[in-house]
Amino acid sequence: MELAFIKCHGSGNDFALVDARDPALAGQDWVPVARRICDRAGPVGADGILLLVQGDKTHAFGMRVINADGSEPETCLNGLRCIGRAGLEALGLESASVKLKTSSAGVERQPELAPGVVTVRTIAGPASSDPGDVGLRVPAPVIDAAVPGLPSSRAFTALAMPNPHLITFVDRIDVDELVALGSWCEARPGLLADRANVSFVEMRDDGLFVQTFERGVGLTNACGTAMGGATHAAGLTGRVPFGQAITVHNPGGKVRVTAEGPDGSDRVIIDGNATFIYEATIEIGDELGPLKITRDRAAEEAAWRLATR
Ligand SMILES: N[C@@H](CCC[C@H](N)C(=O)O)C(=O)O
Repeated sequence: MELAFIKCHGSGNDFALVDARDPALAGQDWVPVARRICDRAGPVGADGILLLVQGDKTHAFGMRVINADGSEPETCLNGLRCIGRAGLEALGLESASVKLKTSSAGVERQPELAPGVVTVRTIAGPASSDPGDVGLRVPAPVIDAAVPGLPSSRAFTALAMPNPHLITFVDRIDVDELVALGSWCEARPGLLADRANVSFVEMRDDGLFVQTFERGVGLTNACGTAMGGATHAAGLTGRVPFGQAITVHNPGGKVRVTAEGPDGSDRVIIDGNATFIYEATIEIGDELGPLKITRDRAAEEAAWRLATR
């Protein structure tokens, strides 16, 4: 079968986006496709695949995301900017409510953050510290505290966005330490009902710098739910006031984030790029066929690179 897709990214968190409103494949049949497409040794390579799917009475469209390892998370906020752009463009809308696996989110077109950088706002949440929501088997919410049973003495904040996150503020990010802890979570320890995304966060003069080891993916350029979660955690711990828009840097670029806090139903609002790199088709059988680029969007990628220099 020939699959048409858009290679895209939000802050360097990259995806193959498929318009699956008229599904070519049934639900779980996407899993092996995602694994093959995401394989960095293959012709595409990505952190995940994004499926633009039909909405319902209250949602203009929906999003499914499948991680590189074939697991299907609750959401993906960098991916939602890309799906938001694709869905809004397809339907000729400026804003929409989007159906996610277990929740809803809003998407809105925004003025370009920099020349040529297509920009989308996502409005998502609520962020929850309830251990049951996070899938953390501890008796009480963990906010800036050590997690009993975790092989780290650092103080974490555990949040559901609604996907599970462990977030710690550090003086300086040690990538090896992040990878070791993220890998420990990937091994499905009893402490975690469904693994977790792990983020190390540095406070910066103009906001935060967040680096994430993603569940089902590994070390990423950026993770939108982690950047939203880190800003919410900064609010919960008094590091940044709730309701204030801040810049959140990541290895792949930056976004603007507002964690609304309890007065705004614990929503997080993120403005960032939704960059289309190219459009292509590929034959998907047991092996992937050659990649055929049908539309090059190099100018968008160049605009993004210029904006993040
Ligand atoms: N990159 C994402 C999160 C994708 C899902 C994550 N790997 C998980 O399994 O929870 C984002 O931008 O939020």
